[in-house]
Amino acid sequence: MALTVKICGLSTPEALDASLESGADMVGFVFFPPSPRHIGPQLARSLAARVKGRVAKVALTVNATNETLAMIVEALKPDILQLHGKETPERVAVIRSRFGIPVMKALPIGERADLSPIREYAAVADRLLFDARPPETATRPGGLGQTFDWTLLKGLGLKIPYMLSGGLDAENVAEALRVTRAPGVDVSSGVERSPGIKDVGKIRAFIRAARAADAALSSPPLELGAAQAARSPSK
Ligand SMILES: O=C(O)c1ccccc1N[C@@H]1O[C@H](COP(=O)(O)O)[C@@H](O)[C@H]1O
Repeated sequence: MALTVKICGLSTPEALDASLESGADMVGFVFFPPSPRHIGPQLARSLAARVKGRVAKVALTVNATNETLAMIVEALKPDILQLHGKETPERVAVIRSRFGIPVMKALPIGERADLSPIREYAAVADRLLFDARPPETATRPGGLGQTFDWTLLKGLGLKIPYMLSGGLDAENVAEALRVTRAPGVDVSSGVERSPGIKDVGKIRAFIRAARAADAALSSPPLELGAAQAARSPSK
């Protein structure tokens, strides 16, 4: 399966177009007023119109009420709802059934104990997203450009798709994929000049680096190719 690449926190036509042209699979929009990437319904509508169904639109929310979610769904018409707050498994199930839209639940990871809720959430969400656990003092639960110990995700054996996020950029995404073998990656801060200001060059470089790393990990090692050639020499 090809790697799923998501560019999150988009708020301008330029950054959105660069993500689409460079081959992102998902584009994310933040609906959380304390975030420097927050967008309102009017901007959401105009950005959504540019996507034209080419890739999946993801609406990122944090502990949103049904009323707020309804407003976002009406404006963005998202393909996926990313729940990045403290939504319980019960709340995830309610949102999924009420809005009829696939749900991606973000889980904060800082230590091995943080893996224990995975089972419960995997039973109610369509996809999981692992992000760095934010510090107690943080003003938002994500989008902080912080990495975590990727080795914690080794051998997860999850039955639903998941994404790795938290402090990824064009320089570290290959190593993150080598360690975790995650089927998807998500980035926000790592493709920005400053918080909330996307850099189209960094967006392109991130997608290029993620695709190259995925291709390298998916291709058979050179020795195997040589051994196969020796077993069946061309006539
Ligand atoms: O981007 C935000 O401002 C944000 C706010 C609230 C919750 C999550 C947020 N972003 C998501 O956090 C992860 C990691 O982002 P980063 O690459 O470390 O900046 C990612 O899923 C963002 O979409």
